[in-house]
Amino acid sequence: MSTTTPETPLTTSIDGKACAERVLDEVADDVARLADEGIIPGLAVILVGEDPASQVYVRNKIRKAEAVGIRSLEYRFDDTLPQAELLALIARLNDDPEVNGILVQLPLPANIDEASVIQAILPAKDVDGFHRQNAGGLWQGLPSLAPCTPTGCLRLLRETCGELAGKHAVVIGRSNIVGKPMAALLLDADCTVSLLHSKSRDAAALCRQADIIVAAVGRPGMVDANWLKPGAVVIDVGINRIESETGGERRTRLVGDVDFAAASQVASAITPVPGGVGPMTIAYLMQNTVTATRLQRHQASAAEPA
Ligand SMILES: NC(=O)C1=CN([C@@H]2O[C@H](COP(=O)(O)OP(=O)(O)OC[C@H]3O[C@@H](n4cnc5c(N)ncnc54)[C@H](OP(=O)(O)O)[C@@H]3O)[C@@H](O)[C@H]2O)C=CC1
Ligand SMILES: Nc1nc(=O)c2c([nH]1)NC[C@@H]1CN(c3ccc(C(=O)N[C@@H](CCC(=O)O)C(=O)O)cc3)C=[N+]21
Repeated sequence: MSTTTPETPLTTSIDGKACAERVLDEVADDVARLADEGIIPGLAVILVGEDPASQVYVRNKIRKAEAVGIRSLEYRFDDTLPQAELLALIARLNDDPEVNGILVQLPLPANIDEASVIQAILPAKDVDGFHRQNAGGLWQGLPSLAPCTPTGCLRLLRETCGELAGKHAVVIGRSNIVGKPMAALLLDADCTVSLLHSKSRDAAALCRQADIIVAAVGRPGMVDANWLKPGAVVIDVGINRIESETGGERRTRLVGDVDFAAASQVASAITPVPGGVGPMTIAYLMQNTVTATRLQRHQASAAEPA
C-alpha cells in the first residue's frame, strides 16, 4: 500500500499530445497504403475572417496534414466574402476528385449563415462530421463521419478507462460540434449518459455521480474539485484564453473549463489544457480525411456500371 500526503495528486495527467502522435502514426500508415494504390488524400481548409485563434488552428491543421502525407489546400478570405462566393467554392470542391475533405473553420462572420454552409458540403467530404446526414447517421449507428473533437475524447477515454460499458458519463455542454456528438459516442460505447446545459439544475450534484465527465462549455475553471466523485476521469474540452499576471507581467494563457490543480486532488485522471483534447481534434481530422477518401472510392466503384 502506498501512502501520500493530501497535497500529492494521485491523478494521471492524460497526455493528449502523445496519444495524438500515435493516431497520426496510424493515419500515416493508412496514407502510405493508399499511396500504393496511387491515391493521395486531399484536404481543403477554408478560413474566412481574421480571427487570430482560427489562424493558429488552421496553420496547425495544414502542418499536420503535410506531416502524414495528406495534400492540403488552403483558402483564406477576409470577412467581406459574400456567402454566395463561399457556396460556389464549396460546390467546386465537392466536384473536384482531388479533394476528399472540406473543412470550413468556424465561427464564420455574421453575414454568413453557418448552417447553409455546412449543408452545402458533400456529406462524404464533410470531415468535420457537422452535416445533418452525418449527425443523423451518428445517432442511428450508421457508418458516417463523426466530429473530430468527441472522437478524440472517446479515444482518450478508451485508453484511460478500458471498458466503458455501464459507466455513468456526464457531458456538460450540448453544442452540435462537441456536446451532442460526444453524448452519441458515449451512448454507443454503452455508457449511461447525462447531457447537461445552461438550464440544468444543480450541475455539481449531477457531476458528483459521474464516473466520467466531459466538460465542453467555454467557462474557465467552472468544474471544481467538489464537483467530482473521487476517482472520476475528467476530459476538459474547454479552450479559454485568460489574462494572467506572472511576476508583475501581464500575459494571456490557455485554461480549460476545469480547475486543473484542484481537480487533480480528486480525479483519477484528467486532461490538461493545452496538451489534452486539442491535439486529438487535429489528429482525428486527418483520420477523417483518410476515412472520407476511402468512402468516396467505394461510392465511385459502386456507381460504376458492371
Ligand atoms: N479542444 C478542442 O479541440 C475544442 C475545444 N472547444 C472548446 O470547447 C468549449 C465549448 O465549445 P462549443 O461546444 O463550441 O461551445 P458552445 O458555446 O457552442 O456551447 C457551450 C455549451 O455550454 C452550455 N453552458 C453554458 N453555460 C453553462 C452552465 N453554466 N452550465 C452548464 N452548461 C452551460 C451551453 O448551454 P445552452 O445550450 O443551454 O446554451 C452550450 O450547450 C469552448 O471553450 C471551445 O473553445 C471547441 C471545439 C474543439
Ligand atoms: N470547422 C471547425 N472544426 C473544428 O474542429 C473547429 C472549428 N471549426 N473552430 C474552432 C474549434 C476549436 N478547435 C481546436 C482545435 C485544436 C486545438 C488545439 O490544438 N489546441 C492546442 C493549443 C493551441 C494553442 O496553443 O493555441 C492544445 O489544446 O494543446 C484547439 C481548438 C477546433 N475547432
